[in-house]
Amino acid sequence: KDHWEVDPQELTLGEELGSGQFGLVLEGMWREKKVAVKMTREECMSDDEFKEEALVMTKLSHSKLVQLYGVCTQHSPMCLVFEFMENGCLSDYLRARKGQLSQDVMLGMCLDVSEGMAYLESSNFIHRDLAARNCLVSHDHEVKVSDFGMTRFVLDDQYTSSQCSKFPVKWSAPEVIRYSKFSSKSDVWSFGVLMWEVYSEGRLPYENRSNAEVVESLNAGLRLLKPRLAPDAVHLLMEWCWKEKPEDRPSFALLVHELASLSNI
Ligand SMILES: Cn1cc(-c2ccnc(-n3ncc4cc(C(C)(C)C)cc(F)c4c3=O)c2CO)cc(Nc2ccncn2)c1=O
Repeated sequence: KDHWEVDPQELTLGEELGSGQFGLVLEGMWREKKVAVKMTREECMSDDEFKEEALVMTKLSHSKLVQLYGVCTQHSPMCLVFEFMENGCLSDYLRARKGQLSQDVMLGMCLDVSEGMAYLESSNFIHRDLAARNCLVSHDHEVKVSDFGMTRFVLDDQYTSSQCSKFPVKWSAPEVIRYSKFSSKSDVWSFGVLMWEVYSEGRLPYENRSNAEVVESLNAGLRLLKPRLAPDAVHLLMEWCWKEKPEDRPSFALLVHELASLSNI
């Protein structure tokens, strides 16, 4: 048996944490650790390719990535056993704490995500859907990146093609919208929007504008405005992430350096 295989007998399942993109996510216990267990629904995810991909994901390990502990693939529905992040997704966390987050905490959240993303960048692993909703918060404001690379297993093409309603246009780089050209530099664009979300306390980017209107304004060179709480130096980093040409954007390694130097001021 592969050592990433979790024995279902060792799993205790509890309350529902939410019905994720692929199916049910339950709280649970595994080897005295609190875990989040994702039961994959057959019709939402292609099984086979997912198995070896899940094994790739078990090899990605970093303190700022939500850790996959193991998989149960010997029966259906397959389940993925993750480290448990008790404060749920970052977007809900920001909205619930409007007006209560200090400058240090907001900067620390951006730094946490940039560190996790710099690790994925160094592993040549593209997230494809980086946003505050796909980051999770553990105890005391620690933020980790979640569900990296999982978009490739979504069978719902409403989600995967940029012309459709569920595609995350507001977080997508121009080359992704136009040509589905994903790269770590398109993840950097999304990271710029995530920084905007953090300093906007979880507000929706381009609030009441449609995806089509957002595409038009981006093509006209318009960008999200500086959130009231964002220092100029952080807004400059956001705008750097939103350069039209991918090669003009910073790497995550450089963003970590810039954000770390801001947090030491
Ligand atoms: C690990 N983990 C996962 C979740 C959790 C629960 C429900 N749906 C999800 N989500 N959320 C988003 C999501 C997104 C995708 C894309 C392919 C990128 C679109 C693919 C997914 F598979 C998920 C998923 O499963 C998660 C995120 O994977 C919640 C936790 N914790 C808490 C704690 C308190 N309240 C709520 N959740 C937790 O610790």
